[in-house]
Amino acid sequence: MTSIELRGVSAGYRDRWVVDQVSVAVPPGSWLAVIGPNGAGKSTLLKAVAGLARHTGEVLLDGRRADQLGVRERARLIGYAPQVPELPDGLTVTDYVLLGRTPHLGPLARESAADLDVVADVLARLDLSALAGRPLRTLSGGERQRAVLARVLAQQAGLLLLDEPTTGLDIGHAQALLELIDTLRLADGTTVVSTLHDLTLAGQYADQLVLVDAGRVVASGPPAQVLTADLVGRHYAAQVTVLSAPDGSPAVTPVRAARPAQQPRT
Ligand SMILES: Nc1ncnc2c1ncn2[C@@H]1O[C@H](COP(=O)(O)OP(=O)(O)OP(=O)(O)O)[C@@H](O)[C@H]1O
Repeated sequence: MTSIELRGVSAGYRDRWVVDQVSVAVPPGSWLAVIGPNGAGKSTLLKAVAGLARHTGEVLLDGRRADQLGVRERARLIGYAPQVPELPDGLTVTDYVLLGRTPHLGPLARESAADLDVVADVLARLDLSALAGRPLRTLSGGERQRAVLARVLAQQAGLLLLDEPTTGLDIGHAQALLELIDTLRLADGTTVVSTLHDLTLAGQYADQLVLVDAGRVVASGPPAQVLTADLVGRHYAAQVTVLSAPDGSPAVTPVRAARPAQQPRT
């Protein structure tokens, strides 16, 4: 279980800052989804938490400043899956997922039987066992996405930072993957911070949403409070309506403006 709190975090790149004074607290074992339009700064915010983007302000993990933790300690606490991961060439799925065990390896850096068990378990849970020996480069986009998640899960970190984990997945695999993350969260008390473009899925899985636009938090709270037609319409420049799914969660649906009736050809 790892709690995370951001206090006035601004982040960006050499020539510009794209995240502006974000503050949010995520209780241990809960799920925060960061939503917002393209280019809002969601990925940059996750990178700042992972220690991979320049930032100011405080990132507190279990009340301790993340920038004062050693690299290894940080890697044990935070599992980060980027939106576009760089996949090393020439590795099989198993070799790649084993990389997730790196922060746990002993001084000789050799994996133990226990490490291999963790990897086998994660591959089974992600429906990847049949692909264990396949070279990474031969996987489909969706299979690759699951392998990336497998590597992060093998890390067994208390906090998962998942940048668009369902990109490229069909609706069934997206659902299965989010269910798996949720199951792990409930079983192990893992804290999850993810970006998600599918707002309906975000509302179904996250306890709390923050809506980011142009680097700033413009709304935050439980899904029903953030996923309103007004807020989504305004910040995504979208025409939507918000329905109620059978479980009571908000379902965000695009609405198409009525088209003028076609004139019969003469
Ligand atoms: N390495 C970089 N160097 C300079 N600018 C960058 C870099 N990466 C991202 N940016 C810029 O920072 C801004 C925020 O990008 P970011 O990827 O955080 O947005 P996002 O909300 O995750 O977007 P998307 O939904 O499209 O993935 C964008 O204007 C982007 O062009």
